Amino acid sequence: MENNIIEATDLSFSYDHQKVLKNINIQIEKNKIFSIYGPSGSGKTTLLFILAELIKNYSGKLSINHNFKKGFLFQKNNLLNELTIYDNLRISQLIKGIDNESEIINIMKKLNVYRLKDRLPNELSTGEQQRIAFIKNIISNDLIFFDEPTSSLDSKNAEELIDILKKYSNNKTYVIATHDERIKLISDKIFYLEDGVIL
Ligand SMILES: Nc1ncnc2c1ncn2[C@@H]1O[C@H](COP(=O)(O)OP(=O)(O)OP(=O)(O)O)[C@@H](O)[C@H]1O
Repeated sequence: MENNIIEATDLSFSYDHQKVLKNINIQIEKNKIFSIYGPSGSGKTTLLFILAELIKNYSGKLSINHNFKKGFLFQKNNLLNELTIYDNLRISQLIKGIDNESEIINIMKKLNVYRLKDRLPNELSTGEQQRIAFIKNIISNDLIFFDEPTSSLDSKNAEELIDILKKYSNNKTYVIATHDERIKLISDKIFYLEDGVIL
């Protein structure tokens, strides 16, 4: 494994009788940005979920280095609605055994969301929620899976989020399922998926 966090060998997956991933062979190396790119229905989300170990009944081999703290940024933002923004961020660190309040405050200030710290998640715009969900991930993980992170954002918010992803990518590994052309530009490696096959 050495530099690889994830190695998929001959990975296939079917929903009922429909084969949606066909003999996938890929490696995810540490500290790089990977995107899984392809048209709607090509299997991007399914592959992402398998790599993230959220779907288990695949065939083939998946080797994973479990020394990395992993997080997920999905279209639904996973913030706890009963807690303030600040407490959401704080709890995500504490759950992972990290105690670094100044990091939370610094990154919130840098991303211009510190003023939102005492609000509840549903009092934020979609773009603001996405930024907070990103902060939540980046402060507590080193391997992060993203499912279409820009798809519910307008162009300005999407570009802002992509800038932020890039800016905070040092010492992080991202795996991003997307059909957003702009994410290709910040990726170190792009897996093109078409009809369940890596091209
Ligand atoms: N839970 C499910 N049960 C049955 N079939 C499914 C299920 N989820 C997805 N599929 C089918 O598997 C194929 C791949 O879906 P997947 O969501 O992985 O594609 P995608 O590339 O992420 O698409 P999109 O860009 O539209 O999100 C599609 O044909 C889809 O209809």
